Amino acid sequence: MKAIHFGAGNIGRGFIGMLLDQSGYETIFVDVNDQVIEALNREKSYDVRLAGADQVVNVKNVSGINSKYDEDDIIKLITEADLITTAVGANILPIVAPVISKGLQRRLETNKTPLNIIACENMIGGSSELMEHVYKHLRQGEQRDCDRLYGFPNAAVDRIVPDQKHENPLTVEVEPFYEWVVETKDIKGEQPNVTGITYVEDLTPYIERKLFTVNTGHAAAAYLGRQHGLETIKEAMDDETVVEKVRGTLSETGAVLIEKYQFKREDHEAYTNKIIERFKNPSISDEVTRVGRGPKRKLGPKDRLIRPSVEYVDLIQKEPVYLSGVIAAALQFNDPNDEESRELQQSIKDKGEIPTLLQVSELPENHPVVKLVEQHFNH
Ligand SMILES: NC(=O)c1ccc[n+]([C@@H]2O[C@H](COP(=O)([O-])OP(=O)(O)OC[C@H]3O[C@@H](n4cnc5c(N)ncnc54)[C@H](O)[C@@H]3O)[C@@H](O)[C@H]2O)c1
Ligand SMILES: O=P(O)(O)OC[C@@H](O)[C@@H](O)[C@H](O)[C@H](O)CO
Repeated sequence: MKAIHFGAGNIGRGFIGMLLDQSGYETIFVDVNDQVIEALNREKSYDVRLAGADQVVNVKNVSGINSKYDEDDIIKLITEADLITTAVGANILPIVAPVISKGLQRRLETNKTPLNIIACENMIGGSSELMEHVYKHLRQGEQRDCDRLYGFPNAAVDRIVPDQKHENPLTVEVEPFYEWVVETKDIKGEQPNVTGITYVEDLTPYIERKLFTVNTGHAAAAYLGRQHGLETIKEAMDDETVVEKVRGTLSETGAVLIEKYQFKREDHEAYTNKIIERFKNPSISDEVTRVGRGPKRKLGPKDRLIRPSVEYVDLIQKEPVYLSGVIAAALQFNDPNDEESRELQQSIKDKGEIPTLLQVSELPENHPVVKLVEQHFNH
């Protein structure tokens, strides 16, 4: 069985690639990183270290294609693949879409076997969004044929993999915990037989619970940590003021999730506590700049800060005091190495915090969340 995985980065190698190998797939990584692709083709294997568990998993049956130079090879591979996955980042999905559409066009002519394409990104509806980008490059008749044969099931993936450097550029250290949940309704043909995937009929509660607990909590630790001059998530979680605010933030998202999905309060509290312990893992050093990366995306209307804040106002009918504090801190996130952070800071310089917030969050000017964020700045 052949799997093509777009994005041989932290989660690609440290999570998806590892499970694909354990499930018997030969994995061909597609990336734009010359060093990683050359190393994959030279070594044909790499190590995944489980942080704090003194365990190393050797991942075999891997190779790489550089999408900067070898588009034809990717198109040909798509005609033969049994599964396609991505972990490139939400903003890169429109960039990988054209080659996927060319591959599917070619496959329609030669191979009538169904195929599933799973985007493993931190976003709601990642695979559906990838499908929209892919379909923009297809004619109507081709789209109908693709509808019959190719599925874009949505997914939620959870495993903390920090940025890191090792002597071997392929080695990756990951936390031992992982969760990969895939929605069944859009699968075409047989369910991909991947060890570690949990299949569910409705992904919504799973992706929202993950994004609005793990990622909201992570973003809170990163932005508030940065505000306090701290460099890692561990340092932020050692600071009692930050932890109190992270917990407060998760009590607000938790209230929304419990209200929407009728999770048992004790179960959700246990889930939240486990996540806070994961953030405190002393074997992992995760920089606030990685976790806070892409602040414009993270301040987007469907993402981890704005969506639960708006729902807190609508469903709980109280003020999301903690979430709005994190939104204010996100607006202050200044990392000169992060393109979105530079754009955000430039916009704030040009027109101010609140007009910038209105633009990225798509909130109306008179929304209670905007008023609360404004109060943080006034104080
Ligand atoms: N790291 C984590 O803890 C984690 C956990 C769960 C989900 N995720 C999600 O997984 C995705 C990837 O995150 P990551 O941490 O692995 O990032 P990363 O930067 O380590 O990996 C992304 C990879 O995509 C590659 N890439 C960029 N443009 C490309 C293109 N046009 N074609 C092919 N490859 C391209 C990059 O070179 C890089 O190797 C993101 O959506 C992230 O939110 C990350
Ligand atoms: O990848 P992002 O930028 O959406 O979010 C940063 C981190 O919160 C994220 O990568 C987590 O480590 C991951 O989602 C844990 O499962």
